[in-house]
Amino acid sequence: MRIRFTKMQGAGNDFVVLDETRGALGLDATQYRFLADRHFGVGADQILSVRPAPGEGVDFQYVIHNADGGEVEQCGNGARCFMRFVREHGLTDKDQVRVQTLSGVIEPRMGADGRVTVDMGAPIFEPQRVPFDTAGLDPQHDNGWHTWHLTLGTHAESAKVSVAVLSMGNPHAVQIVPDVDTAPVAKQGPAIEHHPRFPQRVNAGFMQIVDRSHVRLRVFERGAGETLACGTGACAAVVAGIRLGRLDSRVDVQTHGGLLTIEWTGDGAPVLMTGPAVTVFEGDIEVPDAP
Ligand SMILES: N[C@@H](CCC[C@H](N)C(=O)O)C(=O)O
Repeated sequence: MRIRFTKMQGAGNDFVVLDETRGALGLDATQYRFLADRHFGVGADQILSVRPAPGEGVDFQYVIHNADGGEVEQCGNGARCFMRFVREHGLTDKDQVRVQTLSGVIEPRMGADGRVTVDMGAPIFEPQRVPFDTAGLDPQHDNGWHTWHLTLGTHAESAKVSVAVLSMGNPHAVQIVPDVDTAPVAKQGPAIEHHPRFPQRVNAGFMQIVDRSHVRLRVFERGAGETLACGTGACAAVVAGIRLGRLDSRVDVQTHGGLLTIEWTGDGAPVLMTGPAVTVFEGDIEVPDAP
């Protein structure tokens, strides 16, 4: 099957975007993996499918697959690219749309400066809704909130990390590190992603606090490995930092791929994420038939 695609990036987190508004392409996990493959396919951290509204009150549906082929609930950098895509392809002339995702409705809005702001909804803190299994674990109380000690690996090789756990529609475990450049992302990332306390796996964030309104962040993403930026990871890290009393309500997040601005005024309020969304190129590709 030959399909048309658009390659996009948001702060270096890159996507293959598919227009499925006139009918679903019916791709399976092996075909999503093929599109994401940087040697044999197009190359991307996630595949984003733009689909028609599933019902009243929303403009579109947004379906996200990680590079490993698994469907996921949310993708922040992708949401900004989604907005630019529907505008550039004439699928809407609105400046702001309501989009149904697997984890709820988000609202991206085009800014006059070309950046996109997304209302990502309110963060979720209840461990069972992350999901995060806390059986037999004691929270480490810290400034009115808490973190959790996780043991990674076994025996002599084991390490203990302290993580804040929350969901932005998708699961995140965030640790505060002294320096992101030396943080053990490649070693600890996979161990945190697959830690048995996260039954649906987890995105692992490493945040360096520069001052109350600036952080540096690296994220080892579930199903994609370390990416140049993770939008929901930036939201989760800033929310964790605010709840732990270390950050103000508006924070610039420097990632390896670009700058994101995150705003959150506290419990129950939605998280606002602002950043770039760029079209890289468009093309056609022959996708091998599903086995
Ligand atoms: N890159 C994304 C997050 C994509 C999904 C994530 N890997 C997961 O499995 O939850 C972002 O910008 O938020």
